[in-house]
Amino acid sequence: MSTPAIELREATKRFRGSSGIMTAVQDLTISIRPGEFVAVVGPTGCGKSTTLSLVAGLEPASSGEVIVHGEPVRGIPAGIGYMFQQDAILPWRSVLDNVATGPRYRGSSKKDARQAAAAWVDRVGLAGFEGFYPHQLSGGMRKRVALAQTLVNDPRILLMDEPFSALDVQTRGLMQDELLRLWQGSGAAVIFVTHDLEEAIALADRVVVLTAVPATMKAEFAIDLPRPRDVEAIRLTTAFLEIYREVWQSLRDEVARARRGATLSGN
Ligand SMILES: Nc1ncnc2c1ncn2[C@@H]1O[C@H](COP(=O)(O)OP(=O)(O)OP(=O)(O)O)[C@@H](O)[C@H]1O
Repeated sequence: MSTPAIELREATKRFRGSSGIMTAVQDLTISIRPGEFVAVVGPTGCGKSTTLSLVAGLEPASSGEVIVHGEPVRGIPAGIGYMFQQDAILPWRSVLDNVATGPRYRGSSKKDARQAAAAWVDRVGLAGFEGFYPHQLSGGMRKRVALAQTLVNDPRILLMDEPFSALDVQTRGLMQDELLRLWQGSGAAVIFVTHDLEEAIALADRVVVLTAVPATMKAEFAIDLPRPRDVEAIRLTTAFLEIYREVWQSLRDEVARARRGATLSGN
């Protein structure tokens, strides 16, 4: 068996806040294979982003282990790409230069960086827009730039935190298809955090349901839908609806629990 791309072993994360210590993630154990696409769902504020921060080395675990490619995480591991809800594209740089930033930072010559960037700009469907600036782009086009910016670094692991949630439904569907097309065959392991259960099922090989805070594993579901997938079409299939019903049953209780918690704490 190959080394997992990502492993959390009873990982726990506590934060010190104004009202004492709170546990965001508790004894979370999960293992993700290279090339596997895992979607993580859970109620609002349950600790999904914190889980990504542990894997990304942005936050150290309070206890337990976080292992990436067989090595305990200390600082940001090599070969990780991120995409967040808010993209990190620089307003003063053109599309091409935004995408070339990563390779430049990693030591490529200007010429090589721009060449790699041009190939990715083309691959995400933005050929002809290389010289445009972010304010001249639509929300969907900005997401395409952010995707190119992430993928140009050839990440072995992709951490995605609600990357498409700010987009309108139609554009979101297009971006989901685009992501699958670009990820397919890349060998990258993906953790995709979302509030949208349909999105999770349409994209992933496995859906992990987290409990209300503190996040721990509630259940996991293998998504045996065929690939390549057309996310719009797959949502209408009977197999999809059956999986949806099953996963929603598990998630629903946690959403209700989180709501009760929020009401009790006055949030
Ligand atoms: N740096 C921090 N310091 C203190 N508390 C934090 C910190 N980061 C997160 N938390 C707390 O940990 C809990 C989990 O937060 P987290 O952002 O991981 O949840 P989430 O599931 O990603 O939320 P959402 O669904 O709203 O995006 C929250 O109660 C949050 O306030």
